[in-house]
Amino acid sequence: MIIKPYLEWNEKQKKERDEKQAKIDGAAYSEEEIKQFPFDKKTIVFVLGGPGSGKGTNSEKLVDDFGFVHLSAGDLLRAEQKRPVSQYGDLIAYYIKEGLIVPHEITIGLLRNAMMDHPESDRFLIDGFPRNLVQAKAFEDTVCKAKKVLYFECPESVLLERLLNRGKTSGRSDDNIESIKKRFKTYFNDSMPVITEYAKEGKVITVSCKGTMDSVYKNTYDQVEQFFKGIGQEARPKSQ
Ligand SMILES: Nc1ncnc2c1ncn2[C@@H]1O[C@H](COP(=O)(O)OP(=O)(O)O)[C@@H](O)[C@H]1O
Ligand SMILES: O=c1ccn([C@@H]2O[C@H](COP(=O)(O)OP(=O)(O)O)[C@@H](O)[C@H]2O)c(=O)[nH]1
Repeated sequence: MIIKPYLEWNEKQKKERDEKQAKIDGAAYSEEEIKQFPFDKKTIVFVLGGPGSGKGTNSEKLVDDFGFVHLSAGDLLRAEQKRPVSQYGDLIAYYIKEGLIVPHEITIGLLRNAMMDHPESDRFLIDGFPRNLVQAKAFEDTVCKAKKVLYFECPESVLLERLLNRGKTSGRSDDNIESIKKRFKTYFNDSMPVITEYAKEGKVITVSCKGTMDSVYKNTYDQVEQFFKGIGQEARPKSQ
């Protein structure tokens, strides 16, 4: 029968089309795969603090000492923006330059995919997310709850100085004074309430961003080590 090969071919075409569309939509995994992934068995720590407070700098060091996978929501959005077939490229570029919060469905989709890209890992640092209460609730409802929130406390004057300095080499569209002012507004209006809410749940670890990079990280390390000890776990240095 000639019809069977045709049906098979048609089915294959459809599958390829669906897979391509799924990649464009940012949904790299099927609904079934998402349902099966053990998100609630993972130790997720959100890393929060104003723009330029040291989230990225300290997260990178925690990767080396505790075996975290570091997922920066901003980096994931910038990568998605650059993906030639992304349908969200222009939207993300606009939101970032204006210091606004990208619709959470996009960011959560990217974070979920990125977690699923590391099935071997049980520790995740989610840096720069959630940036408002709606995002926080949506993540908890559709992915899982974070165990802790690492909060880098930093005065606005220090943030400004660091961002302007970073802007000399970062090449980022938002490390300029106009975008920085907008980011600060979003941070104080929308993101600070997230920290206040998690503090009520007793989840916040506060680290002052003042001091040298080494002293800030020492404080960060000690507090994260304390947290792991509290749940019967240890540091996991890469060198060992
Ligand atoms: N303790 C520190 N002292 C001085 N500069 C710092 C310190 N921590 C980070 N920086 C610098 O400040 C800038 C912002 O840090 P970064 O980690 O990129 O912040 P975030 O990820 O919160 O935006 C970077 O240029 C970084 O090198
Ligand atoms: O969950 C997120 C994280 C980041 N952003 C956007 O990405 C920008 C840069 O965020 P990032 O965390 O990279 O840098 P920071 O401003 O903290 O230095 C933000 O101003 C937002 O426009 C967003 O919309 N949602």
